[in-house]
Amino acid sequence: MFKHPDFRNLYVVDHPLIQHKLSHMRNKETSTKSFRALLNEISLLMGYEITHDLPLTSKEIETPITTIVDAPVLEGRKIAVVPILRAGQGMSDGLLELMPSARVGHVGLYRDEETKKPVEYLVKLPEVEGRTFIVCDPMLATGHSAAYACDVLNKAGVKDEDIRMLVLVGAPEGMKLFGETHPDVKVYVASLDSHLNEKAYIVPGLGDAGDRLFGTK
Ligand SMILES: O=P(O)(O)OC[C@H]1O[C@H](OP(=O)(O)OP(=O)(O)O)[C@H](O)[C@@H]1O
Ligand SMILES: O=c1cc[nH]c(=O)[nH]1
Ligand SMILES: [Mg+2]
Repeated sequence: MFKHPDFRNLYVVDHPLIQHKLSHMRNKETSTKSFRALLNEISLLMGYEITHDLPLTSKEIETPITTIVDAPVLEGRKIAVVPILRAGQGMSDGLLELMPSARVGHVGLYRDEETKKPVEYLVKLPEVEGRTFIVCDPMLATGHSAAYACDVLNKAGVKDEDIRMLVLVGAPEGMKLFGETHPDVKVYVASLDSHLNEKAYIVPGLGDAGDRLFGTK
């Protein structure tokens, strides 16, 4: 993983396994079944990387041999995973395999085809006090959906410092906007792609992540 030189708080998770799987996801011949499995696998791998600095607490445990008074454990209840529906759910499943005790919030948004702005249809969050929030969405294109989801968390009382954004493919245009609106949210991407096309799709990208994940087009 490396810090991107052009954007404050952008990290590129460039592990070869992730890059290999992402290339398969980009391929338009990849089936819905494989696309879903690959997104799940990448989310596990990225999840491992982006949680490297989560705080540990300790508890006493008995091994078959002796007692460890301060065995390190994660406070799973202190973590909330928040998929931006629909496509974000393809990433949250993998994250929850890693952190089964994490709480789950949902932010449902779709991008209006004309305005390219997100339209909200669902917000349901766990108690925010003392939690680290991992917001996930495979695509950060114009950045409006990611920024909107973080606005929702801010309004619920979550500070930007307590949010991290897990993204598969980002665009520079969206990263610029997101960095201006939520400069203290760390964003982790598998790839920062070239640019947006006239329909605000990421180039080269992988198409519509939600449709490819759920087989809706
Ligand atoms: O950065 P932006 O320009 O806001 O675009 C990115 C958003 O668009 C896609 O969702 P979409 O609106 O297609 O909804 P879906 O997940 O239901 O397919 C994607 O999953 C992001 O949420
Ligand atoms: O390239 C893009 C842009 C927005 N949403 C997607 O699913 N893909
Ligand atoms: Mg979509």
